[in-house]
Amino acid sequence: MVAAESSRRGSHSPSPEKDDYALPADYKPYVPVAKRRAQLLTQLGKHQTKRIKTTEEIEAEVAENRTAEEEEERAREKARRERTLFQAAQEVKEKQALENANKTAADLAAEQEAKMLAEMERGQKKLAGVQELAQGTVWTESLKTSWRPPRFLRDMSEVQHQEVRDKHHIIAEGEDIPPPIDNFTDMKVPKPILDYLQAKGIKRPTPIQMQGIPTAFSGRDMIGIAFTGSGKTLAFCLPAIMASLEMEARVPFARGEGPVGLIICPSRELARQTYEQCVAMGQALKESGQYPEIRSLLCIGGISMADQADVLNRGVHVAVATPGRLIDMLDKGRLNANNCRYLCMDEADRMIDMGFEEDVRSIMSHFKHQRQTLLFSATMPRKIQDFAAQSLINPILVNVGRAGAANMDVIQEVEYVKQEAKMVYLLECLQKTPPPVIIFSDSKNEVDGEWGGDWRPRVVADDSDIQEYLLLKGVEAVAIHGSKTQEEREYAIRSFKTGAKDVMVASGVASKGLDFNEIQHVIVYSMPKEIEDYVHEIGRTGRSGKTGIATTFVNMNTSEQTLLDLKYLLLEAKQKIPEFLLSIDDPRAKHGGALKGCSICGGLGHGITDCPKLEEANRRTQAAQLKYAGGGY
Ligand SMILES: Nc1ncnc2c1ncn2[C@@H]1O[C@H](COP(=O)(O)OP(=O)(O)OP(=O)(O)O)[C@@H](O)[C@H]1O
Repeated sequence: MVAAESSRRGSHSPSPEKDDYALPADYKPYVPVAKRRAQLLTQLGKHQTKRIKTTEEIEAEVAENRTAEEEEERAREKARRERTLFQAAQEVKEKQALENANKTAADLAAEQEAKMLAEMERGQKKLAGVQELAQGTVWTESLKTSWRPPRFLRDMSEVQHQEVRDKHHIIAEGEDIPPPIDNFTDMKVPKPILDYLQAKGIKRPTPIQMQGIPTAFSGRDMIGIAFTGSGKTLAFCLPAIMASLEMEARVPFARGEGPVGLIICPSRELARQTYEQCVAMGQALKESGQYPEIRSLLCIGGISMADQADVLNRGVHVAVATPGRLIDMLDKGRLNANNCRYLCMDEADRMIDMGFEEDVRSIMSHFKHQRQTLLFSATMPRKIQDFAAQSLINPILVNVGRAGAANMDVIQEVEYVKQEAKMVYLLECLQKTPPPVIIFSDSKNEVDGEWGGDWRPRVVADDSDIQEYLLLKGVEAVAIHGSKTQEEREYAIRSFKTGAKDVMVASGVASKGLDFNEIQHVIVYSMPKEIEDYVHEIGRTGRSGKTGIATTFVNMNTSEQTLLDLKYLLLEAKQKIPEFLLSIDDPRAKHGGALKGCSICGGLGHGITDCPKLEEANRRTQAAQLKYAGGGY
């Protein structure tokens, strides 16, 4: 300390040998105390304005910075995602466009059809009684019957049964299909009925009977499809009689009991014809003296039930009915379905067709027990087949030929006849074959009111005109159409059937399923819009294996779509195609479209997107909606 003091002091003392006024290198000027204090205060003041932040403030600042960063990141992510979604949508679109470009128009149409069908099916209720639907009653087992095929048939292999089916062009689908039987004796049909059939010229079963009767006798639900005039009526009437016989043998029927079998038909005329067949078989059993009496009842509008009081009083075995009258009788308790176990619908597609399902459900609501359900028709579009199959129990589908195909025994001649020339040409046409001849005129709209039993359509000018013209020309003609009374219609059918009258003018719907003897010629005076109706109309000839002719008039009034349906039907039946039909272009054929038939109406010339039947149904629905929307003024 002393040394340092002396050296510092020494360095500040001027030296005479060196420059007395030069400052040393480490010279620091002297700052007076007051100034030093002021400087210190100034410095301290600066520190005071730059205050130290608290921990909370620092955390808040950090958090704020983080939120801002996250916000930024989120925005960046959103933009990224949006872009990806957009890109994905774009990619899907591009992929779809590429796929569509590879698809044919037919593929696209098929896709659209599938979508439309799925849409239609959504919410469609099963065919079952209201209570069954509400309670969710589901039958899983077919009805049990005592009938068995003969031992030798049971011992045969499935391959052998299939050979028989193939030989007769029978297609049977389902589980445990009973064997086809090619004679009535092996079906164990009672002798008096065999004799009755023989007397009618019915010696061997037709293909639909070979497979259909054993199926029905076994208690199985079935859908039977076979061309017009192929003997479907016997295939469902005989099982109804046999089921009744079995029940009657156990406990005889008394007043208020029955029916066992219920057959529903879409028109009064068809119901009467079917009823007559049941009565004839019941009569044959009764007359033999070996079997109990089987009583049938006809339940149609326009007839008095008092006439059948005897049957009602002694118990009914088989009731043949139109829906309207049947619902009425069931609702009023004049008939009950308590013992009913066999339900058949003839021309079933028409019954299940758009708009009529509710009537069928309403009938089914009266059943107390499980039933066996059978549906028959010559035309049964796929949509109706599928829907019906869902409602049946383990059903068997028996098909003879394509559903909706024309009877191959009918020679179809299609002629272009101008509207104004039709009447005159009709006379000429009548000369083609000897009578009886049936003439159909398209009066579809006029017979709209037919369903529901009490058929009171509006006046059909066309039919009346034709009949009047023929009468004027000396032709013995009768007519059945809506402006005629029930008696007039019955008289017309009777006199035509017995041969007292040569020509019958009819509306298409009224004549569905009617079986007239020996009709060699059907004239389709105006082509119906729906090809199914045409198939039924020309099917009044060429029945039970005989050949017949159908002449059809078409002209500018016939829609191109109908003409296309007709063209393909003729092609399928290997008929001659007139030049004007050949020249009609089929837009689908251009695109290589497969002809599988419209699912709604079975027509081969269009798909469901342009189905005339669907159009008509939609038109009706809209009209009904407008009516209700109008409110009851
Ligand atoms: N096995 C048979 N052999 C000969 N004729 C038969 C046979 N079965 C029925 N028939 C007769 O064939 C004709 C047509 O029968 P049916 O009326 O049952 O035909 P369908 O198939 O119901 O026709 P549609 O579809 O037009 O109603 C009737 O006259 C009937 O008597």
